[in-house]
Parts: sequence; C-alpha cells; structure tokens
Amino acid sequence: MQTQPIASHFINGQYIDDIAGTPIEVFYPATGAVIARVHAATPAIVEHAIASAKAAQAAWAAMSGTERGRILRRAADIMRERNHDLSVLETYDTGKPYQETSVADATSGADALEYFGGMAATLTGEHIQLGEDWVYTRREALGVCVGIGAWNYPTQIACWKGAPALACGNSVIFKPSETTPLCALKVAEILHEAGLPAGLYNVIQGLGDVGAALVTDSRVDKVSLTGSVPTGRKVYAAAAAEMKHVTMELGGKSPMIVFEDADIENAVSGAILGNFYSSGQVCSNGTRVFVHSDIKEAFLARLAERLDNAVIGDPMDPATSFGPMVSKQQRDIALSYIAKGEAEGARLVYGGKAIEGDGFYMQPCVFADVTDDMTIAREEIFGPVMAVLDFTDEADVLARANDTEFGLAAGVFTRDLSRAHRVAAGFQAGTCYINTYNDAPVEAPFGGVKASGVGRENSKAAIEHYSQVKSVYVRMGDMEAPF
Ligand SMILES: NC(=O)c1ccc[n+]([C@@H]2O[C@H](COP(=O)([O-])OP(=O)(O)OC[C@H]3O[C@@H](n4cnc5c(N)ncnc54)[C@H](O)[C@@H]3O)[C@@H](O)[C@H]2O)c1
Repeated sequence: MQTQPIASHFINGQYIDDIAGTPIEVFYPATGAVIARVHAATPAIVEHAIASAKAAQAAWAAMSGTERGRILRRAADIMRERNHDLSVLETYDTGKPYQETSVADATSGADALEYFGGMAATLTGEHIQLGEDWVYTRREALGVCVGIGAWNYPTQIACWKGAPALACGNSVIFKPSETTPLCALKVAEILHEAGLPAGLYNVIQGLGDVGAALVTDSRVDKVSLTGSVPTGRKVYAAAAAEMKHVTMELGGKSPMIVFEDADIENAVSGAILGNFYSSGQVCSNGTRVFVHSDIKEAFLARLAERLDNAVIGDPMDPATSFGPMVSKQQRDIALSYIAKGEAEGARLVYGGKAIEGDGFYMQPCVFADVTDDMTIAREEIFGPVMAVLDFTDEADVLARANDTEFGLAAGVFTRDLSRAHRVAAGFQAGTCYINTYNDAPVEAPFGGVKASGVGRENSKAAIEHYSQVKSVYVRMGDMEAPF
C-alpha cells in the first residue's frame, strides 16, 4: 500500500504542494514507523484554496440539485468499490483495526454521499399565500464552508461535512487533523473522479494555525469543527466575530445507565462497544457506566470475561478487534488518567497498562467503585478507560448522569419500556440510545447539547446547517404609503 500521498494538498481539482510548509510526519500507530510526510499549508496555499473555493461556488449552486446529487451518488459508488483500499489506508492513518475500518469508515462516508446526493434534488423553498399577495422562499447555499476534522474518523468526518455542504450548493475546504492527514485526500480525489468541478472540495493540511487562518477569512461563510471542547470554544468565538454559521461536534463524557432488569449480556455489549471500539477514541462513548447495585458484580464479572476475548494485535489482521492508540501522546494521556483514577481511590478491575513493544498499544481498562467527583468521571479521556459507578434510584441516577458540562450522548439499558422512554426524555444529551449504543446512521441527526456542540450532522437536520432561507414578498396590487 502506497501511503505517501502524491502531494500534501488537493486544491482546485489538483494535487499541489509547497515544501516551504512545516513538515508533518505521519506515524503508523501499530509500529510507530513514519509512513508519510506532508507539509502544513503556507499562507499561499491557504489563499489558493480559499480563492478556488470562492470562484467555483456560484456555478455549482446554479446547477440543479439533480445534477449535483448525481455526482455525489457516483462518488458514493466509487467509495464502495474501493472500500478495501480506503479501509487499509484508514487503518494506517489511525491504527484502528481493519475489522472496524472495513465496515465503519469509507462505508459511512459513502452513506453520507449517497444520502445527501439523493436529497439534493428535493431541496425546495415554500409558497406562503397572503390574501392575493404571496411569499415564496428560496433555500440557498451559504457559500464557502470550512470543515476541520479530528483524528479518530478521518474519512467519515471528511464526508459527513462535505456531502451535505456540496448537496446544498456550497464549496468546501477541509482541513484534516494533523495526526491523520491521508484519507481526506482520497475523498477529494474520488469526488473529482465522479465529476465534481474543480475548486469545490479542497483539502489542505496543517495544525491549529491553518484552521484558524481559514476560520477568520472573510470569504468563508461557515465553519464545521469536529474536535475537543477547548478548540470548539476558540473556533466558535472566532467565527462569531464575523457572524459565520457554525456546526460544533465536540467532546463528551456520556452516561450509560444499566438498570437491574436489563439484559446483562446486551448491556455488557453496549458497554464494550461504547468504551473500547476504536480503542476508546470515540466522541460519543458512554464512559460513565452507572450500574444498579443489585447487578453490579454480575455485570463486572461478565464484562471481564468478555474483555478476555479481545484480540489485541496487528490492526491489519482481520481477527484483531482492539488496536493501538492513535499516538504515543494520546496513550500517555489515557495512562495519566488511569494513574489519577488509582490515586483518587477508584478500584482498577481490568487492564489499564501500556503494552510494551512497538506501537502505541495499551490494555482496555475498567474502574469500579468510581464516584461522581473523581477526575476519571468528570473529564473526557478519549481512550479505553471505562468508569463503573453504582446507583439504586432512577431519579437520582438521572440527575447524576446529567451533572456534567457535556451533553453529546447517553444510553439506557432496561426491559421496562416506560422507564426507557422516561429516562431518554430526561437525558440532557443530543443523541440517546435505548438498549443499544453508538449507532450513527446517516438518516438520524447526530450532535450534542451543552458544551458538546452546536448544530446537527447527518439526516435532514444537516440541511438546515448548510443552507439559508430567503423570503421573497410578492405584492400583486398597488403599494400603499403614509405620504
Ligand atoms: N462530536 C463529534 O462528532 C466528535 C467526533 C470525533 C471527535 N470528537 C472530539 O474530538 C476530540 C479529539 O480530536 P482532536 O484531539 O483532534 O481534537 P482537537 O480539538 O485537538 O483538534 C481538532 C481539529 O481542530 C484543529 N484546531 C486546533 N486548534 C484550532 C484553532 N485554534 N482553530 C482552528 N482549528 C484548530 C486541529 O488541527 C484539528 O484538525 C475529542 O474531544 C472528541 O470527543 C468529536
């Protein structure tokens, strides 16, 4: 597999580089080896991307939705045909096991391209009759949209932002995370192969300063960030200074409540999926697992048995179900939280050690007897560290579940249907689950409340965040004036 891209950036339909940019090394997390080198965008590259996106947008918006949608759907087909190669590249970029990337990354990106491609032709305004006068509305593009990505789902994030933006007639500049710069370039390549005119989907590399240069440019109309809450605060503030539209997909510390009547096997599956998929590097993970005291020991025992079945190893081996962390730095952060958990008195019941050797591997980790005030119950770790907390009372556990600055996701496991819906209604979270966890189909809105975000990705809701409505008042008779 060729992991070194043709060039660092993709602008105006072409690969391009500027070797004056700061070098960025790309590490394969499973070995620590350098597998590619790119350059951060220089001011000239940033200017080229913005000017290209600005120049191309009006003609794209003037095309019919059917024409725009056809290109997106063709891109979805190409992505599916190349799923194997794209998944291998995603595994090199992130370290996530091929077992995951082959079903959750390019496939999810293709779903977004197909869904919003299909929707493009349906985007219309409305007619409002007012006596003999009337108003019609036009759903219009915003203009140039900037997408800024996190490193955990590089292909998916590039598509979840690009597909609705393009469907609505916008142009896009996407800046991937500096940790995983490879996959978004492939998304750009495929879109252009599918017939996307030059300049409409551009990818430029760089760190926060490149993202900031995009956000503050007056020609940019919208910013969609997937990243941490501290970055979100900075980007939101910079965008607000010029009244730009924003979507903020930020971090979380989501609760999962397991009642005493829950199917323990399903609840354990939910806890595993919601804590250890992608080695715990998932924003919506349910890392505070509240388990009813009556079933706590049974839950912990079954969890440990199931964790023993995790296959930790070479991410390219289809049998591997738990890969390395994305970087040494991210592993060090997770390990430092584990040390804090032990120091603050939580009971380490499973794993939690770095795995010696090449790559950035660590064991999945479970803490029991965690209390609400402990650091591991309050801060986002973004690693494979599950905190199990006890409870006995529904109202009390709901209040504790909501006692956080975050509000991305929340889950409840119970056989009592009334309780399930009552608890889901009570959660302060944008994306909730009943007897399941972390599903993210393109048809459903995804996003957070409170500090976890603004706006929604996926579904019809995303259209509201990539378009604006213009009202046109039409008077049929004479106009009156007071003088
Ligand atoms: N809600 C979601 O959909 C979602 C999905 C995935 C990850 N996340 C969150 O992302 C975080 C992990 O990703 P990360 O470590 O890459 O996040 P991060 O906040 O460090 O970086 C995110 C992106 O923002 C860029 N950036 C940094 N400073 C910037 C600035 N001042 N202006 C513009 N851009 C800037 C980075 O270069 C990167 O591309 C976690 O908090 C996780 O929960 C959220």
